[in-house]
Amino acid sequence: MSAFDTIDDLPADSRVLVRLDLNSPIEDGAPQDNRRFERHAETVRELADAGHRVVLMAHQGRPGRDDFTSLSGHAEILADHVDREVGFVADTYGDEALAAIDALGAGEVLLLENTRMCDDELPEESPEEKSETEFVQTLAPKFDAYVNDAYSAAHRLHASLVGFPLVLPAYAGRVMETEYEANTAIATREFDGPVTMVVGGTKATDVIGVMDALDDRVDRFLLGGVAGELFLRAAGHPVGHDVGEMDLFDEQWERNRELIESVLDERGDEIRLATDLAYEGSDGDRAEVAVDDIDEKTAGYLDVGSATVADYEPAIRESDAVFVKGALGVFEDERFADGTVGVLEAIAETDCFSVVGGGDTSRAIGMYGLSEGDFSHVSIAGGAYIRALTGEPLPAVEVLEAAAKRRKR
Ligand SMILES: Nc1ncnc2c1ncn2[C@@H]1O[C@H](COP(=O)(O)OP(=O)(O)O)[C@@H](O)[C@H]1O
Ligand SMILES: O=C(OP(=O)(O)O)[C@H](O)COP(=O)(O)O
Repeated sequence: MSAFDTIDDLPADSRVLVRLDLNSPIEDGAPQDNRRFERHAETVRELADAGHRVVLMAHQGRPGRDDFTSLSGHAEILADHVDREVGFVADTYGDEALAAIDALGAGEVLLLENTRMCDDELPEESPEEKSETEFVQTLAPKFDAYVNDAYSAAHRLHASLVGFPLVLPAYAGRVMETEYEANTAIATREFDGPVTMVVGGTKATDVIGVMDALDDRVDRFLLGGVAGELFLRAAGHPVGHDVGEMDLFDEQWERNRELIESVLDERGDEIRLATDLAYEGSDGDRAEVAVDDIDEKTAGYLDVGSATVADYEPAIRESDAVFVKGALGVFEDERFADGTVGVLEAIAETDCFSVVGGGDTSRAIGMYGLSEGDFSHVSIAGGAYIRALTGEPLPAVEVLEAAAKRRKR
């Protein structure tokens, strides 16, 4: 059982500030609908139906990246799921935002601009420091309560996640409750047979430390995506670096190099790396190359190759539990979906306990005709869920728990 208060405990007619995680894939500048909208809509609808004034905060992407956009499109998608109007103001805590908050009536919903457009949001600092920022100090007096529904961002020490619970009564939303309970229960589950973790995606920094910490819980790791290429680099192959405009590898390599090398050194027997990779050939079709035949990386590798999929599938079929974090390739493009879909299909056909996590990766299930029912748990959290597997606390959950303790005193 969780030790935080939930929206069942909110006083009537509250002015609530709610943190959601609507971080989504962006295509041609527009957010793509995904499970996060559908799941958070439940919390928003419940709060609005109860007559609270509901102001929402969320983030999108990271400054400097292509996916760093305004949330105006998110408000429209969310409105469809909540089935009521969701207002939007292109401001985080300035005069425009404060005026829109003041104008809100009972049962109305307003989404503020991307929290990461505000300088106080991102630098990772203690909850105390975050609670003293101008962002938190300006917004908090406008509200009676703070609700955190963003379990999938709970591993970040950002102002909108850890600052407000120190200055406002704080509660958990429905997604926070259900994800916390499911992921905490999974973390303590024991398995008789082999436990496999499929590691891919772009956020290698989030997964490499966790791989190290999952020492006695995971028997083998099947790698792909950016993390997979960084491990191939550590193993001496001329891949795992940026080419052209790319900004995925070099910074993460510098940051994690020592850890990758030590994980490979100490746990090499448990780590399976791609033996071939896929890329876009000169005719625009999928082309593949054996890793041993690569002399120089000249363009991006966008998926693991077919020999790798054939190697990974049996490993999954003989597992008692499989955890997936991150896609093995750019599955949004059908030409590069084989690795991700091959792995998901093998899991779906096997009677193992399975968890698929990540806002992007869980999207592949619907895109390629798989059914959510074929997996034991599909989490909208990626980094937060694998961190929970290690038993390590999530800072944004800890501050909710501390707030509940203070209230009970
Ligand atoms: N080799 C690759 N190069 C670039 N992007 C990749 C590669 N492999 C996977 N991806 C991308 O990783 C994304 C998922 O990354 P990430 O954010 O780490 O996972 P999640 O959102 O599932 O937690 C997918 O959208 C996919 O396009
Ligand atoms: O999408 C998220 O994490 P995930 O990709 O691990 O699921 C969260 O919104 C956190 O975003 P961030 O990794 O840019 O801090």
